[in-house]
Amino acid sequence: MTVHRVGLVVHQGRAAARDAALTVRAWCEAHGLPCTEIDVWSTDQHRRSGREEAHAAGDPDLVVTLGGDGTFLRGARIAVKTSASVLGVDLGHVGFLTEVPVQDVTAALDAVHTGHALVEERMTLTMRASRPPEIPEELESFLCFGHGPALPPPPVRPESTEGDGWGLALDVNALNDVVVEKLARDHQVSAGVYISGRLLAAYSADALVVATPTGSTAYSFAAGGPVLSPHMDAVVFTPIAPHMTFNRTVVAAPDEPVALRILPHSGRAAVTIDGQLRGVLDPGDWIGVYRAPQRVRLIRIHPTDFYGRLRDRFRLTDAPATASDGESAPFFFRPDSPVPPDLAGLRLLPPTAAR
Ligand SMILES: NC(=O)c1ccc[n+]([C@@H]2O[C@H](COP(=O)([O-])OP(=O)(O)OC[C@H]3O[C@@H](n4cnc5c(N)ncnc54)[C@H](O)[C@@H]3O)[C@@H](O)[C@H]2O)c1
Ligand SMILES: Nc1ncnc2c1ncn2[C@@H]1O[C@H](COP(=O)(O)OP(=O)(O)OP(=O)(O)O)[C@@H](O)[C@H]1O
Repeated sequence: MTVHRVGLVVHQGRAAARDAALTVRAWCEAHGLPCTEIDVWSTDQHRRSGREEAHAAGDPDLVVTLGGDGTFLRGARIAVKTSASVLGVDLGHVGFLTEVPVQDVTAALDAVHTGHALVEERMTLTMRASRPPEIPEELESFLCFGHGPALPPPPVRPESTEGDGWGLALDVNALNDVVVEKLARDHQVSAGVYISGRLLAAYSADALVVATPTGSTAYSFAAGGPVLSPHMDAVVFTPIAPHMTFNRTVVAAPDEPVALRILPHSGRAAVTIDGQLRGVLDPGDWIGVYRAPQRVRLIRIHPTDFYGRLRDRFRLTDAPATASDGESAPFFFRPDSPVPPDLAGLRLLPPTAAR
């Protein structure tokens, strides 16, 4: 890919991220590329939607994030609006989404610039809602815990028409998940959950998560949901602490939408998108969550070793019995010799792929 303008999203609370920003700026200067820092927390005006943020930064075609997964999600929210690619530099605690170690940042930028980087596309979710989402003013004060004011509710897409019963199409993309969670401590969310327009069940729960395969390792995973390969498309529905016997995840096909309709006796519910509060639902309101046409383009300098990363970042441990049986399982299980024709279409990592 050719880069014309770089956007920088920096975790300003972290010295190593601020230092890495100087490195990226110096690299851009050396290559004659404009580099705009995107202050996603800017409070001198209202916080901007992803599209506004991208335009204000001159529509960069590469967004570099310097921080953890939260910083990466903030960069992805902006990049997806203009089909820019995202290079996530790992300066966080878990760093599941950020694959480039900080010492490789210049090499990664070189790889992008010379067309040697790989671009991996990840599925995102978008939404429709029964009414334009709003965040009541009184909720703002709870959100200002160092981060600054909340993002605005997702705007309604201009082409969306009201009154046909299908709700309003929102201009929003979730890389991880759309979560409907209880707002009042003492009142669960009660919602009818519909997949492809059919009632799966009415749930009473702390929260209901609709996740992408990328998001399957985030909140959905913490609630016992399965790990999905980020290379696939699917819509993952996981309830959090449902007060009922059926508490399993349902993995729907990518063209099967999941709708959540808040029932009359439910408590109010917050809608969070990739961890950010973006609206509040009252009884009678509904949202539909479905695969978006837009994808997040992730820059990779090596083919993603998702399962190696899962083992590494989640500190997966081997069964104790296998450890006492002598030789432990090798990290790689593939021969060095050429791939036979019948295996040629399979995703097989090089023998010593980086994590
Ligand atoms: N109980 C939970 O685990 C829980 C609760 C609320 C939100 N979340 C997740 O947090 C996400 C927002 O992340 P954040 O960093 O802004 O908030 P955060 O700082 O609260 O992060 C939650 C944790 O999830 C990790 N994470 C984020 N996306 C991930 C992914 N795709 N795969 C694996 N781990 C991931 C982060 O590194 C962090 O350790 C939301 O999309 C939601 O999925 C998790
Ligand atoms: N730009 C910023 N300036 C100052 N503080 C920030 C900034 N971004 C995040 N923080 C603070 O850093 C803490 C962690 O934020 P966040 O979870 O978003 O980071 P992250 O990028 O996900 O990294 P980590 O993986 O370490 O959590 C929060 O307390 C947040 O208020």
